[in-house]
Amino acid sequence: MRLILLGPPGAGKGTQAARLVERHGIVQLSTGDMLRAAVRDKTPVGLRAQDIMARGELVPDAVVGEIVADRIEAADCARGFILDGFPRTVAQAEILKDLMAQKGLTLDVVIELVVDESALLGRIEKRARESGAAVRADDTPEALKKRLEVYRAQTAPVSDYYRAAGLLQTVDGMLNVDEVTERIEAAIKASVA
Ligand SMILES: Nc1ncnc2c1ncn2[C@@H]1O[C@H](COP(=O)(O)OP(=O)(O)O)[C@@H](O)[C@H]1O
Repeated sequence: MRLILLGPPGAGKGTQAARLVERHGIVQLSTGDMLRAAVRDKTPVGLRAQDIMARGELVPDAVVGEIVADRIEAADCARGFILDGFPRTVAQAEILKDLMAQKGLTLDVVIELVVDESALLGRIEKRARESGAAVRADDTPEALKKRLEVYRAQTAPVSDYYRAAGLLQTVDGMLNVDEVTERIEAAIKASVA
């Protein structure tokens, strides 16, 4: 099974992806996590991405596209994967389409977690408080404001792209965590033959 989780920062993509990994034995591919690892390891991509990420802006499409291209070929992706944080622009969605076509893979479903923007700031502040020393460079109020702007301008159109392709399912991300999981499972059942 190959699926995409869409939704703004703080929508709960990471939490739900972890549950899908357990239930379906597929891997979670988070471009945010991959980029943070690159920053930590000071790789060329990491050095390039560090300041962009701290500002809450997007790393160039081609850079992220290459990271994903390498990753989806790995052996652990054979049973499928959840893309979390990618694609974030329509151009990335096109890159993914070409990539999957080249590898003869198909996308089963795209699930968008729909949340009230007013709840997001609180959720992210909570995450920043609870993660303590491991606080993310981009969980500051300014970077968050920027991440939400970027989401509205560049990532929201990705939902329309997949709606037009007949792949989009929306789930209410304001429900409690277990209910969101159940609805995601229902959306998967409805889409995966
Ligand atoms: N697909 C992508 N395209 C461009 N930049 C990305 C992508 N995925 C992650 N990033 C960079 O990493 C940052 C953190 O991503 P992520 O962990 O997915 O954050 P969020 O919690 O905001 O969903 C983004 O703000 C961006 O700078």
